[in-house]
Amino acid sequence: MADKIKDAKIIFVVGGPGSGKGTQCEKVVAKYGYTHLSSGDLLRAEVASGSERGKTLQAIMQKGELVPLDTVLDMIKDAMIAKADVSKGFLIDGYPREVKQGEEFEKKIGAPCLLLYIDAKGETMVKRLMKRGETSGRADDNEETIKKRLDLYYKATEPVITFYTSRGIVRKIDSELPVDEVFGHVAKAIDDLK
Ligand SMILES: Nc1ncnc2c1ncn2[C@H]1C[C@H](O)[C@@H](COP(=O)(O)OP(=O)(O)OP(=O)(O)O)O1
Ligand SMILES: Nc1ncnc2c1ncn2[C@H]1C[C@H](O)[C@@H](COP(=O)(O)O)O1
Ligand SMILES: [Mg+2]
Repeated sequence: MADKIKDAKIIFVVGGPGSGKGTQCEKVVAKYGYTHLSSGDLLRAEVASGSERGKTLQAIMQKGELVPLDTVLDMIKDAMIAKADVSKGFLIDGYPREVKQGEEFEKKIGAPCLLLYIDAKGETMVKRLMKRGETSGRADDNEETIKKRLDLYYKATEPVITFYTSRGIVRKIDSELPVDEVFGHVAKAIDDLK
């Protein structure tokens, strides 16, 4: 595994629910051709498959809680292996959600060269998610679950930013700006890697 992805860049994309991670990842894919792997999307695909495991996952996600580390890490690892021969970069969106996830990822897969910290105010994230919920079909885009996801983000995921800041790989991106302006800063952070 380590061998197969040795030339690929690994970028963690971390930020609160609705901060704009997925939106920015799509634009990175369009400009740089990197592989976008969203842990939430992988989990939702498992739910959509109708499997027994998917049913268990859905119950957890509907409550705004985190699914077990091994489940999500195995999914990401399998998806990375599937793309290892062709991918020049991986955007790992929505992972790590807690410091332990980052540590386990590094043990089993490799080290990130950059963490894009997509930062928006709590009230902005709630507004965006409520709006997205009008059309997304996501079971967790409702007022009650959004509050739980936000609380969990501040409690469990913000320490991830502190952890990687000490490593010097965090770029904080102001996601209060219009999408294209946010992307300008994201692109600068990626270009600075070269
Ligand atoms: N800079 C922006 N300005 C205005 N709206 C934005 C901006 N970025 C994203 N949005 C919109 C698009 C979506 O409807 C919504 C949430 O964005 P999205 O990229 O899906 O967030 P996310 O991937 O961080 O959320 P989640 O963690 O729930 O998956 O906000
Ligand atoms: N990295 C993750 N660890 C545990 N649980 C996760 C992870 N990524 C997504 N999930 C679960 C819990 C989240 O509330 C939902 C939706 O994720 P999102 O990144 O908002 O699409 O999935
Ligand atoms: Mg997303």
